[in-house]
Amino acid sequence: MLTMSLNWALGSGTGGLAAGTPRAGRALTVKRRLRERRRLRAAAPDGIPPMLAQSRLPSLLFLLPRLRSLAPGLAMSSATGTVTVQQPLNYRAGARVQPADGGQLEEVFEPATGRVLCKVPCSGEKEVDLAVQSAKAAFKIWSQMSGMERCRVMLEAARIIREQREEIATMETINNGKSIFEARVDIDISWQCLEYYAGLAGSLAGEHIQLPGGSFGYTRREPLGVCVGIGAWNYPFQIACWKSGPALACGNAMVFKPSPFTPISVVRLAEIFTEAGVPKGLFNVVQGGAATGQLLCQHPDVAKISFTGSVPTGMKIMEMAAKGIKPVTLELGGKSPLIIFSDADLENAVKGALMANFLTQGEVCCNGTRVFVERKILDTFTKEVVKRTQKIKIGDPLLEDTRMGALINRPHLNRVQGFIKQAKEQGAVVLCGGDLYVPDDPKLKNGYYMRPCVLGNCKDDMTCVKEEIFGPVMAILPFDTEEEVVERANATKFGLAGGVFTRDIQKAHRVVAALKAGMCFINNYNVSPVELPFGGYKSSGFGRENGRAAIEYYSQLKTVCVEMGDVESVF
Ligand SMILES: NC(=O)c1ccc[n+]([C@@H]2O[C@H](COP(=O)([O-])OP(=O)(O)OC[C@H]3O[C@@H](n4cnc5c(N)ncnc54)[C@H](O)[C@@H]3O)[C@@H](O)[C@H]2O)c1
Ligand SMILES: C[N+](C)(C)CCCC=O
Repeated sequence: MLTMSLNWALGSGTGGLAAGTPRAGRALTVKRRLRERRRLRAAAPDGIPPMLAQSRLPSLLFLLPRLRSLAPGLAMSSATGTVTVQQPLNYRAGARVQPADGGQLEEVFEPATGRVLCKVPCSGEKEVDLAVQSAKAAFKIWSQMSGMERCRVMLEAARIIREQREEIATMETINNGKSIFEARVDIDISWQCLEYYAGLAGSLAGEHIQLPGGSFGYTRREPLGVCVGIGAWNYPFQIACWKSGPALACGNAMVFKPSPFTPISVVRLAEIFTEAGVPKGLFNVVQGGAATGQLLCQHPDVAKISFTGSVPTGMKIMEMAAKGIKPVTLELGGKSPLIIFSDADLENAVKGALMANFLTQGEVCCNGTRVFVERKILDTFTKEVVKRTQKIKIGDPLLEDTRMGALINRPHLNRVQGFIKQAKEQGAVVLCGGDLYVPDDPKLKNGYYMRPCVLGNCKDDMTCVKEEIFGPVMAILPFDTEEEVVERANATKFGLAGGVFTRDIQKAHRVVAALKAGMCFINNYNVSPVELPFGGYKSSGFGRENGRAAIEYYSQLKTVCVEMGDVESVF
C-alpha cells in the first residue's frame, strides 16, 4: 500500500518559512511547522490535500490523477502506472526553475510499466553557468558559518528526509524500478549520511605545530568552493547524499547533475536542503546527459568534480578535470570477487551471494558477481543458491513483498540479455533465470523485467566473467586453493570490492589483505554503514565517499607559519 502522506508536500512547502538564510532555517521550530501545517490544511479546498491545492508549493512533484477524490493522507492501493511528473526538475537559487536555455527533451521512464513519466529539458551553457553562479554566491555565506552552524542545518535536513522517507522511497521506486523495500533502505542510508557528516562538521580542524623560539604553525581545513556532483541512475538519491553530505559539511556549495534516466528525486533533496536552512543556491540541480556534464566539468568556477558512473565516462571526466587542474573523485564500475571457502557457514554464504548479486536488479557497482566457490562445496552451494534465486519475488516494485523490480530501461535490459546470450555461446550454462519476466498484471506488461540468473560452468576468460554486466547475473567459478583464488580474484582491471566467507578468521584477514579492492567484506556483502569509507582501486576509481576519509576529498589544507621573533634575513 502506498500512502501519500501530508509530509510529501508540506516538507518544503512552508510558504515563506524556508527563507534562504541559515538563521531563518534554524528558526523553523517544531511548533511553527505544526502551525504552518494547520494553516495549510485550513486553506485547502474541500477534498484536496493541501499540498496539491497550493500550486506555489515548490515540493509538489506528482500530480495524481483524480486528485480531487483524494483526501489528505488517503491510502491508495498502488501508484505504479499512475504518476506523472509535472514540476520543473532544475533547481537553482532555492527554487525549482525551468532551465534558462532548456534544449533537447529527454524522456524519463517508469521502468515498472515503460510509461513516460515526464520529458526533461537538458540544461545548456547558460543554465549551467547560472547554477554555478548561484552556488558561488551561496558559498560565500555557507563557508563563513561555523561547523556547528552547518551541523544544525544538516541535521535538520536529515530529519526531514527521515520524516519523508516513504514519499522519497516511493519516488525513487517509480523512477528507478527497484523495490520499495530496498528504496526505503536507500533513503535510510541517505539521511544517516547527512547525520554523520553533520556530526563531523563541528569537529573539522587543523593542527597546531610548535616551531623554534616560540614560533608556531597551524593548519586550517578549508572548503574547495563550488563542487560538481555527477550521479549514476542506480542510487539517485543516495548518491546525491553521499556527495553533498561531506561537501556541505566542509563548507562547499554544490551543483548536482543526476543521470537523465533518474532526474526526479534529487530535486526533492534540493528542496529539503532549502527547507532545512541552507543559503539559497547552496545546492543546485541541473539536468541532462553528457553535454550538460561536460559543461559542468569545464566550467572555470568549478573547484572539484565528484563523479559516479562507468569507467569510460570516468576517463573523460578525468581528462576534463586535468585541463582545469581540478581534483576529482571517481566512483566507477566493478566486477568484484566473492570467495566462498568450504568451511564457511553455508546458510550465510548463500545469503551473502544473493546480497552480492541481486540488490537493485543487480545494478550495483560493488556487486560480487564473480562467485568463487571451493570445489568441495560447489554442488551443495550452487544448488542452494539456485533454489533461493528462483524464489525471488519479481514484479510491481511498489508491492511490499516484491524483492526484484524492473531494470532501468529497455536498452539496458537488452544489453544484459546480450551478455547472457554470449555467455551461453562461450560455454556457460544457465542454471536458472536469465529470461524475460512478464508479470500477470497488464499494466506491467511493458516493464523491463527479467528473472535473476545464475551461470555455471564459467571460465575466467569468458566475457560474462570479465565485463561488468550491471544486471542480475551471477557467475559461479570453482577453485581449489587459497593462493589460486586470490590470484584469479585479482586478475581484473577493476578493484571496487571483494568478499570472503570463511569461519577461519586468520584466513579471512589474510585473503582480504591480498585482495586489490577498496571495499572488502568478511562474512557479509553489500552492507554500507556510512561510517565506512567506500571507493575503488585500479580502474574502479579513486577518492573515497563516506567515513572520515571523504573529508580529505572535499577540503584543502592551508598552512600558516607564524613568526614570534625577528626576521633573520640572509641578505
Ligand atoms: N563506484 C560507485 O560508487 C558506483 C556507484 C554507482 C554506479 N557506478 C557505476 O556507474 C555505471 C552505471 O551508471 P551510468 O550508466 O549512469 O554511467 P555513465 O557513465 O553512463 O553516466 C554517469 C553519469 O555521467 C554523465 N555523463 C555521461 N557522459 C558524460 C561526459 N562525457 N561528461 C560528463 N558527464 C557525463 C551521465 O549523464 C550520468 O549522469 C556502472 O559502471 C556502475 O558500476 C559506480
Ligand atoms: C549501497 N550499496 C549496496 C553498497 C551500493 C553502493 C553504491 C553502488 O552502486
